[in-house]
Amino acid sequence: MAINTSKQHGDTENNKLFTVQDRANILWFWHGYLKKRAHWLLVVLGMIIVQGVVYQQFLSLTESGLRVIFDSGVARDLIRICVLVFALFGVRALMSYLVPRLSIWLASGAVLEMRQDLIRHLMTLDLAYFERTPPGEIIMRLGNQAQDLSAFVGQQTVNAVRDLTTVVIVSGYLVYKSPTLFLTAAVVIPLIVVMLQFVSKRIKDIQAKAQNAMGAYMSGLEEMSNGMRTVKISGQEANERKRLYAATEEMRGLAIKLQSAQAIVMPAIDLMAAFAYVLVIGGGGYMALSGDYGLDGAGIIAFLIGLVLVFDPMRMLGQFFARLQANLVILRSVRSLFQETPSIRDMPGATDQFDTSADIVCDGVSFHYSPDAPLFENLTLTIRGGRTTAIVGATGSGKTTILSLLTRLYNVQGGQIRIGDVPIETLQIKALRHAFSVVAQDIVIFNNTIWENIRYVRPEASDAEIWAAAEAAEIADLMRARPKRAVGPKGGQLSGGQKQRIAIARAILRNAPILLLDEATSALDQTTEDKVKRALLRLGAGRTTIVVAHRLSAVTMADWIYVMDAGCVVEQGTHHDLMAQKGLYAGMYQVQKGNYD
Ligand SMILES: Nc1ncnc2c1ncn2[C@@H]1O[C@H](COP(=O)(O)OP(=O)(O)OP(=O)(O)O)[C@@H](O)[C@H]1O
Repeated sequence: MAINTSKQHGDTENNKLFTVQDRANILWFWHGYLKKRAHWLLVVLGMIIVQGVVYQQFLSLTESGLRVIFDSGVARDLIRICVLVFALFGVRALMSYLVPRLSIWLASGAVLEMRQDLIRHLMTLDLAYFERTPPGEIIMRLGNQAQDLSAFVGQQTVNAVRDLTTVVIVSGYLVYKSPTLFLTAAVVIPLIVVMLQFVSKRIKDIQAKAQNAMGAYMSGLEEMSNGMRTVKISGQEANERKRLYAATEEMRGLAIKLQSAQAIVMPAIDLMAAFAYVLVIGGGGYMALSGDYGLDGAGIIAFLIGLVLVFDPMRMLGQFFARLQANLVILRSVRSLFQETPSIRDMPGATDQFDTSADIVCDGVSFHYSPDAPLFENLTLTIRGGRTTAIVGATGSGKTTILSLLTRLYNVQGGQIRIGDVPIETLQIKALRHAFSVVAQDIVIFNNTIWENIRYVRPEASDAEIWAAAEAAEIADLMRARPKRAVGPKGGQLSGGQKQRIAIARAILRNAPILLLDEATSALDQTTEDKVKRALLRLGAGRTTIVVAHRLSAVTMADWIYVMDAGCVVEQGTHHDLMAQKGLYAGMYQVQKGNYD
């Protein structure tokens, strides 16, 4: 019963032109981005009022002109009226030029600020947000939707204010001329409101679906373009084409539905306007003929022209309300990104002071990516400062996750990680991450030159430092060979080993006190690996180094080795200790050695 009541309430709420949420979103946009521009908005409003007054004056002059024609017949008066009407429309034209210029400047400024806030906010969000949100959705919010809002606020809303002002001013004049006739015409207004309410919910529903479809389409495009190698090798072009065709067809269907829902508004208002005209011609004609109402033929004609001047902007207002519904959905979607809050942030009083060469201790750490699949429960291990520690073990056993927890890409859910005596939650995130050089498994390469890709981790580095890092990582020759050529999106024009060497050069250039190497040399040939390893050894000398590797031959020199299995440390010791234990490690080592022999 309670559910029914709340559902009914939700439906009634959705049927409204503005739901509580819509009102909150509009207020948010007003307070955040428009209020500070209120003085300029007043200037625009002033100009818009001038435009409305022009129409009212035009009506008044038309009535005088008609009287001149019907009654006095003085040509000079008629010429004076014509000149005045022309001058009035000249003023309106000037306003029509200035209003959009000023309003676009204001709206684009407001949306620019909102977009920059969105970008700033996005940068604060947890890695987990990006791992669960399709990129298409993010691109859509920051790209299309922000653009749509800019156009809507800048042009359509200002036009609507102009139309509303015209309606109010001209209606006021018509009320003054004949309240009875005006009330007769006004019977259609409640009908217009009911019709707008009827289409409002439909438009909102379709716009929400259209948005989802657009997000899915963009994500699909992104996936297809990133995965083109797999698409081609597995001969899935036709399926990809079908998938994207289906998405475009869905978008087309929704666009047509949206236009159809919006298109009802104009003809409906036209019909109602016609009804009002008929009432005024009939009622007004009767009033003029009876002579008891102080209205003559010129008055009735001027009144009718006035009605046309009211109904034309009213049609536009109707259309505006239909578009407003769609834009309210867009505003809701854009604002929802601000409602995502980061869970990983600096705690009050976070410090940037800690001993980067101290031991790193995971003390009873528990962690899961999703509650139904716990990964670590009470994981305890120590990484000795200034030494090399290796973490090995089966795929999926949690090795990379440990590195993510150390750098606070994720927060532990139980237990504590300390560097020295300092829990990492009490450190400023920036300072903590600054202490790490990372060669990760998923190397991110930007579509820029190799030089810029290396420099990315330390933009202030000198040319000599970048060359030295590139030489040590064995990528300098390639850098010389293609000094100005970008490496393609996601480094698509490079081999896996070349990307890995760029990542190693970055780590060398960054020169941070703690080095994390996650399968850092797995894609290199033996000769290159030997050279790069020597460079990494030099880099790692005296620094805390954590090596994650599947190839156990890569970790035999480590000072300590942890062997992981399903989120637990199952063995630990030096290579010799572990070989002597003849356990999991020794078994894996023998198998791998056998494979190489
Ligand atoms: N971002 C994520 N969201 C949800 N689950 C994840 C995420 N990253 C990893 N996992 C899961 O957590 C577990 C541990 O993953 P992790 O990458 O730490 O393993 P690993 O030991 O480094 O594996 P590999 O040797 O294959 O690199 C795996 O079961 C994996 O599916």
